[in-house]
Amino acid sequence: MTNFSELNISESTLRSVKRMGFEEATPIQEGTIRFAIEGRDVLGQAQTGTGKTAAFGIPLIEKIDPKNPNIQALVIAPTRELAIQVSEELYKIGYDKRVKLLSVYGGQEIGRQIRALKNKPQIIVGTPGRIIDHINRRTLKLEDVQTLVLDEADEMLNMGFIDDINAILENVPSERQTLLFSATMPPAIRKIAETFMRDPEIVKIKAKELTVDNIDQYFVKAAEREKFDVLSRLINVHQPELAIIFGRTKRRVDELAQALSIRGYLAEGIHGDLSQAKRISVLRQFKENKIDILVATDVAARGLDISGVTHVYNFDIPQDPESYVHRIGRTGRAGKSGLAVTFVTPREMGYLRIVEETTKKRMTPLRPPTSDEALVGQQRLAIETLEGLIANNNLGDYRTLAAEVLENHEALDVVAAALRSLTKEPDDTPVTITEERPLPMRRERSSNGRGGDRGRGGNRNFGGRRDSSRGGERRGGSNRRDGGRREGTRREGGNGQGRSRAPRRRED
Ligand SMILES: Nc1ncnc2c1ncn2[C@@H]1O[C@H](COP(=O)(O)OP(=O)(O)OP(=O)(O)O)[C@@H](O)[C@H]1O
Ligand SMILES: [Mg+2]
Repeated sequence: MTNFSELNISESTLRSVKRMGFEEATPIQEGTIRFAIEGRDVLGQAQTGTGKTAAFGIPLIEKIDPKNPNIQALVIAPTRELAIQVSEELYKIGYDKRVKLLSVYGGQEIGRQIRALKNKPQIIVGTPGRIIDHINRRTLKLEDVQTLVLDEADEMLNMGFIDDINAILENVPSERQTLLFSATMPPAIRKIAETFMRDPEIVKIKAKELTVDNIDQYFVKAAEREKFDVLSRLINVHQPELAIIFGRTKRRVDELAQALSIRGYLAEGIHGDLSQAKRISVLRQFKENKIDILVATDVAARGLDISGVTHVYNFDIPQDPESYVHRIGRTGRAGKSGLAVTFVTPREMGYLRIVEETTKKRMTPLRPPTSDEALVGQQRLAIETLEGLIANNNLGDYRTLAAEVLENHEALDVVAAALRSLTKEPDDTPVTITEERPLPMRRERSSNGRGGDRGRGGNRNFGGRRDSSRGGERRGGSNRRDGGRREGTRREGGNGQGRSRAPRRRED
């Protein structure tokens, strides 16, 4: 471990980093900050939750000239929430240097952004669509940009975003430093990435697996119609502090969030069809623990850093292995542990194997809990609640009331009744979860079962589905380049009706 003071960082940034509670640099920070401070282009790859934001954020802030009022750095992120989060982290890193920054993203009133741009921010963090919108309106001048960052670089350079990135680059000087970061970098995308950079330093933090070690990874084989009951039982057994449940389509997310609420869980959904105000408020409630379960499309898969997420459930197996890596990476961050469960229908087992091949990590099969086991989980929770109250030693008048009750009843009965009233018993209220068609049948590639061919080869993107679905998405997006109206869409399925290949679109 390296101390930040050994990395040639200015006093003001060192103070900020200290205030953020960072004591030592993480491996990706140690591996990239030096090169980036020297002005080199860097392609950084390291597991989820290992501090890539500060790995590009620190050198980026270091390079800003406080006396230059122009935009000197541009950071592009694939989703609005991530753009907001990255700008918050950069704000903290640049706090002592008084760096001015602004985030621009779709769904926020453009007039407000235009006014804010007049205040001369030195760093812009944004989503591609809205950045292009401002370029077209001539409200964003990028000719002084010296550093360009693509966070989630592989996502930004895939079929769904590459035209947007090219359009932005036409407005950024070619004499610039380029920093690209992600936890995943499929070979085809890496080739594209290298064309964006000059003599890049490629820093890949070696790890046996693509996923983080401290996330326990399980899968549950279940028929489509059984999945919801299995999910609720698992939640009862696991009792997650904060959980994210990923669904394949927006309809799926809406139905799951509603079904969970009906069954008494504090759950809300987030996806690209919601207003930006709603998206932000749902995320805030989740961060403040006002809701326990966030149900999401892949809009929440990349980059979001929410502390305390203990469990991730893939209610639908993701469409590509990279998505799996990022989804489960919402837990097990910054050295914490986490647990991930992926639901897979019998027909989708081939997909599971491809995920395992890519991550180089096997998932452990999990038997669906019985309803009795789920009940036991809830009863244990009731005991914990009771014991927590006793430990708090703040029972006041309740002790007098207890003495009254105990005059007429056995202590054992009283405690049993208290536990029963605290236990959330299995709830069978009917809910509607529309069945999704499984992903197209995919044969497992290994001939000798699970232990077989774990090597490379084959089409990692599931027979080109990613490309074909992105093709459709590009046609939809590029025609509207100048309108800035690509509101609320991301590469996520629509309502999913009767489709297994939901088109995936990205948002601005
Ligand atoms: N040197 C450090 N010491 C302690 N905590 C750190 C350090 N660097 C970053 N962190 C914290 O670790 C968490 C994860 O960081 P970050 O979001 O940058 O991860 P990431 O690598 O970008 O993950 P992802 O691939 O999911 O985007 C954040 O809460 C961040 O504040
Ligand atoms: Mg990140």
